[in-house]
Amino acid sequence: MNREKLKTAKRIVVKIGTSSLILSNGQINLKNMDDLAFTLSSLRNEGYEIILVTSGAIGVGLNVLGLDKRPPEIAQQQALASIGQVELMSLYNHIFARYQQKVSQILLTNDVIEYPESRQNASMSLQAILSLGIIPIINENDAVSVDEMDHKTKFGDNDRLGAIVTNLADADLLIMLSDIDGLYDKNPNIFDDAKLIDNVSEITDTLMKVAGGAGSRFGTGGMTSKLEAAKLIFDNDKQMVLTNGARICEIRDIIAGKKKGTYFGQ
Ligand SMILES: Nc1ncnc2c1ncn2[C@@H]1O[C@H](COP(=O)(O)OP(=O)(O)O)[C@@H](O)[C@H]1O
Ligand SMILES: N[C@@H](CCC(=O)OP(=O)(O)O)C(=O)O
Repeated sequence: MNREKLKTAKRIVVKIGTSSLILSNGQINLKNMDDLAFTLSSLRNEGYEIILVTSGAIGVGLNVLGLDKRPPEIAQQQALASIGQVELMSLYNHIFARYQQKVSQILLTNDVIEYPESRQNASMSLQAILSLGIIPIINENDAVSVDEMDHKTKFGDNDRLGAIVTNLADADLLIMLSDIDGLYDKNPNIFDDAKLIDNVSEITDTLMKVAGGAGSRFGTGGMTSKLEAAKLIFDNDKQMVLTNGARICEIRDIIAGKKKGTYFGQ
């Protein structure tokens, strides 16, 4: 278990959660989006291959329509995601353009990943986009994905999607940006004396018990879904760092092997 392997990462997936994209007042977190575009574009210029997995379609949809909470009906949530995804990509397109970085969009559903032919096709498409020097921006196709018994096309959450994309792209590292500095030994929302965990080499049942739900009203999975994603990372011999989306420039320290956030690796 050491961070030395981080220094060799060349293909990097960065996952950003809704809590880092939407402020608590429902407005867009332009600072984080701009820091993200600057950091990822400059890394791209230096020769890293970067893939961005973004949440925020529903959060931005709420912002566009001036609503303050998710509607309970699935069709309404899907409509919001459909509206928000366009605005989210428009924002990314403009902000990345400031740094002369071109972006593309991929919207995935779980069935694409499960069927070998469509999985292979998605992987080749991703490879072609990367070889053009473009940063692909990936989200779930929320407007159409469903969670039916015999037709499960939802991923569940974007933490899982981040891990799936890391494997699909055979990337060297997943950097997960949230609204917290990393994994704590207790839910920091409840315990003031919670301590940041530096390294995790295995996802044990004891560890799963320290993970609680989402901290913001816009986030979905909370820490539990991040640890589930970490399991997928370990199953495929990949590595992951969970860190704070409010300090995106620290991505540079992370790939230099410095002690930032929580490292999941062996
Ligand atoms: N053990 C823990 N360590 C860190 N955060 C935790 C823990 N248990 C619960 N959380 C909560 O998980 C939140 C991050 O998940 P979430 O709100 O879904 O963010 P995102 O939108 O980035 O996916 C944190 O803000 C924190 O409140
Ligand atoms: N695909 C959804 C995000 C789902 C999700 O997992 O959100 P988050 O917990 O903020 O990463 C959206 O774009 O709104």
